[in-house]
Amino acid sequence: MGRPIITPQEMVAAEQAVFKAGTNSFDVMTRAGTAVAEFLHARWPEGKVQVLCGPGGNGGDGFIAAARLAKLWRDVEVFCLVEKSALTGDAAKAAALWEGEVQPLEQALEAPHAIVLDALFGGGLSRPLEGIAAALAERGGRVVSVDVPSGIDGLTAKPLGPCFRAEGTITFAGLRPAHLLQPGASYCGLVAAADIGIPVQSQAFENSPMLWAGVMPRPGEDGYKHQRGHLKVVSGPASATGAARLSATAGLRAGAGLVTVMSPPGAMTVNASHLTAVMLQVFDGAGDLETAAKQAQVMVIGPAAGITPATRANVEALLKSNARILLDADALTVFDSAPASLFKRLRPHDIMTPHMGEFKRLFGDLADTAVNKIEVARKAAQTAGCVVLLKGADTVIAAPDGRAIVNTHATPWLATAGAGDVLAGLIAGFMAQGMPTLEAAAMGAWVHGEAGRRVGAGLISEDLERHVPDILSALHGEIA
Ligand SMILES: NC(=O)C1=CN([C@@H]2O[C@H](COP(=O)(O)OP(=O)(O)OC[C@H]3O[C@@H](n4cnc5c(N)ncnc54)[C@H](OP(=O)(O)O)[C@@H]3O)[C@@H](O)[C@H]2O)[C@@H](O)CC1
Ligand SMILES: [K+]
Repeated sequence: MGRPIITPQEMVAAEQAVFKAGTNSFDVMTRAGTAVAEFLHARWPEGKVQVLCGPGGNGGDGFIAAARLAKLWRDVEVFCLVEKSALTGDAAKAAALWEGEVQPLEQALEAPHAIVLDALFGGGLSRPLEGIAAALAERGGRVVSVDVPSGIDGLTAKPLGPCFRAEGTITFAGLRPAHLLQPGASYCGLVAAADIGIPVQSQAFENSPMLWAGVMPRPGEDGYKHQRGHLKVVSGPASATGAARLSATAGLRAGAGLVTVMSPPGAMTVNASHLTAVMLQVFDGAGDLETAAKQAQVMVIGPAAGITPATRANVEALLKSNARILLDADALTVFDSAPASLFKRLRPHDIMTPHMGEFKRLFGDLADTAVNKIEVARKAAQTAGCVVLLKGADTVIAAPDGRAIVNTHATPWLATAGAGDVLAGLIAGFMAQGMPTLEAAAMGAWVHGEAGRRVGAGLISEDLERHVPDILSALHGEIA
């Protein structure tokens, strides 16, 4: 299914439910601490381990991990923020398993070590690190963190103040928002989620082919192009046609049976001179687009469409049709003074794909008031009444019904002109073949990120589509 995302508060509730049903909480902590030791030992197999334990459950995991690492013949030293005698509950039981010395945390600062196990605080932290904990966070070095890097708020994904920066983080049951959303994710390094016997339920998932492989479009053995859907992309004026062509070609690569660029009369020549498999059709005003949409499964409008009253009229006309609509860029910006008039027209199967700048123009301070980016996208999807894909290093895709998918399968090299147009085309191409909108968006984001990774440094948007056939072949289990 892909890894579920739960908040630290939902994790506590899931734990309480399991404990209430009779599971011993110390058994669960033992599984957690053992998973921590195995994670560290498998990936950082050499050198002295400095274990830093906090006063609560996170520290408890640290003591259990320390005892386990010692059994694996690792050289381990343990330091604790409080006296061992001051620990209570499961943390005290965990500390009792550690037979070696427990030194005051102050002494960790100068103690020689190769790797630090940060078991100071978990993701439910309510106030910034201070004193010796803050000094240790700022010391740097090689760190593996338990649950989240101490100092990061697991829910908001923001540092509360000084925080550890880990090479690896091991958490439990599912991921927390901080493991995927920025800036928290950049402090986590490699993230593993161990199964410790706590079942969790969530409507939010990390993007993975497992989420949508079951609904991936695939042409039938006896299929023909009209069965694979018709996608139409609205072009800008003569001086701004490239964006629509990037979307159109990506849509064709994604597998749409037919793709047409809808061109204003003045841009016909330039579009015609650049198109081969993609078809070309003229439109002169919103009425023509509304008519054209009757012969399309999906319409894309926005890439370089122009911030003009005509673009706004075109969007309104398209939203009267039965085709699903993908709105991007200028098609969103033209509604910045009257977003409600757009929202009332959108349907749950439509999608908008804003970056944060376009998002803020439509949704105002929602981006600053919601607790994290998952909630930002969810609230936007509910407000707009359509699927919202909010771009970034952490792209969040949310549906009006509350489902959300976070895509981090990408590369910073994708931050370049035209990459968003390719993304729009991929998503629309999958939608044209009948894929549900949320899943098409998730698949589009994943394939786009994978293509970006394959190109790497020097990426320009024209490079992306060439990698799509190999990626799709691999996803379909065919030799690429
Ligand atoms: N529950 C379970 O069964 C399982 C839990 N597991 C593990 O438990 C972890 C959660 O445990 P937890 O709830 O005890 O939280 P944790 O962060 O360890 O400590 C909180 C303590 O720190 C204190 N404190 C906070 N901020 C501070 C500051 N800046 N400076 C100083 N002190 C500060 C805070 O004080 P308070 O805010 O209450 O005054 C409180 O006393 C979780 O991350 C996972 O690793 C796993 O074993 C799986 C099973
Ligand atoms: K930690």
